[in-house]
Amino acid sequence: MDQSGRYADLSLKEEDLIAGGGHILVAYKMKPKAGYGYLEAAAHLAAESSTGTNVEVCTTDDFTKGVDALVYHIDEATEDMRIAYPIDLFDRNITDGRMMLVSFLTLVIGNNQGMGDIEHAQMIDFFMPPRAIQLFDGPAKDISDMWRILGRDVNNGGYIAGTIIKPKLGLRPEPFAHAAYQFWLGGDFIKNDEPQGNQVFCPAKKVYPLVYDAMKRAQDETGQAKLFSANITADDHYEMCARADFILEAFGPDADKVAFLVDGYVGGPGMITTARRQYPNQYLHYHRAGHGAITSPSSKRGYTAFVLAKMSRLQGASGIHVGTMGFGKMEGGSDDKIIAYMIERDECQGPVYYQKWHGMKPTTPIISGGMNALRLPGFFENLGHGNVINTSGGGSYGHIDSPAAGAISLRQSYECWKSGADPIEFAKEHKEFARAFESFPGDADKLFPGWREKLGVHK
Ligand SMILES: O=C(COP(=O)(O)O)[C@H](O)[C@H](O)COP(=O)(O)O
Ligand SMILES: [Mg+2]
Repeated sequence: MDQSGRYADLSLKEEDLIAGGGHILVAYKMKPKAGYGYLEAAAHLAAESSTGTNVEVCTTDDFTKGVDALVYHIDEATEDMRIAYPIDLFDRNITDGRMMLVSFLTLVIGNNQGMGDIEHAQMIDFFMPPRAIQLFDGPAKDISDMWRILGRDVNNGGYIAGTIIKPKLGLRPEPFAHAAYQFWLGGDFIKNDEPQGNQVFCPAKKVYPLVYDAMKRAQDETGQAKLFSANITADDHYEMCARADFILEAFGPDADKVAFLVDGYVGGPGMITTARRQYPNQYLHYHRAGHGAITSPSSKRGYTAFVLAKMSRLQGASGIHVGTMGFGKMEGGSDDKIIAYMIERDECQGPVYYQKWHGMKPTTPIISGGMNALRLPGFFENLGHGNVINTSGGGSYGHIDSPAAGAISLRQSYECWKSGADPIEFAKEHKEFARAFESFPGDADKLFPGWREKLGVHK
């Protein structure tokens, strides 16, 4: 059945839809299965994603038609399809009238992912009108809270040098806390690796008091504040809260230095929102492990890493991993800087839509995955700034001198880039940075050919 008479209106203008403020707009790359007309398939997708199904139903009335999603733009050659969803289609909380991300996902990227007449449909951007920005939680805490704790300028506090406890799993409580202590002697921020939580060989109730003890000793020794991002991910929200409450109690007067890490892609929006609402005083760290199943550049379905990050700001993530933009070990390219800009700025041009955030707090880009002091200068140059949290696991614990030296090498790398210095010249004056060349010789050969002669290393 061709539903384009009802679920498509190609005369609608995007600027009018944006000015009207009554619609959420979603841009997809869509291809129908062979034998289906483009507009017909697009209209069916809009029907399935809003009020309709594959046939007319006798229960539809005139009101229903007012909340139909409408295809307003198609370009078969580029596979571009854009749909306007009336804001009233989306579910609101009964407790406080707010919008919820689950409802957004269920409609705009729900059933339409398995339709028989659609070859693929991938969400590449979306636009939220001001009313929707008002109705989503947004972050409670942001990077300025971290900078304040670290005693830095709260508007431009710079690079936060972080790590991930490595090995990923397999440390018992004492060596775990020792690994944390060693890094904190040089760095600012430590996160649990995403699967670390409450393994039988490293129970939460045993390890967190030891980690806090390590934090206190590192703070005493360095005279600086230290930050820890603790993984509270759990299937059951009560379990998640039990972990969070225990951790806050364990860190006592330093609980403000604790962030909560939630595996938000595998755990889902409910887990993020529970953390956001139950613990608005803690920085909420969104780890996105698993997202590659749908956001990989090789995928033609689901949504992109850009869309994931943009949604995380609506939900209230204080920070989210955004990859390394081609400079680390995970998939990604230099163009991914648009992901960082969209989540940290108050307005920004995305791949399709210009989004204004109307003062919603920013979400920090968290840079992670195969990074080290040698790869960072190129990364900062591409991004254009260093106001990020970076967690380098291998880059710290893989430094040949010590995790503290690894941490210092990261900070020196930022200072090198910020001052515009030549990395080789800078290395001559900065020992930990210089030793990063010897620690990661494969990267050094690739990024700084001739470094051995210039730094006088003959191994
Ligand atoms: O443990 C790490 C990185 O460890 P290392 O620094 O040792 O590589 C992170 O979980 C992933 O890289 C996340 O990836 P992303 O940030 O792309 O989501
Ligand atoms: Mg990890």
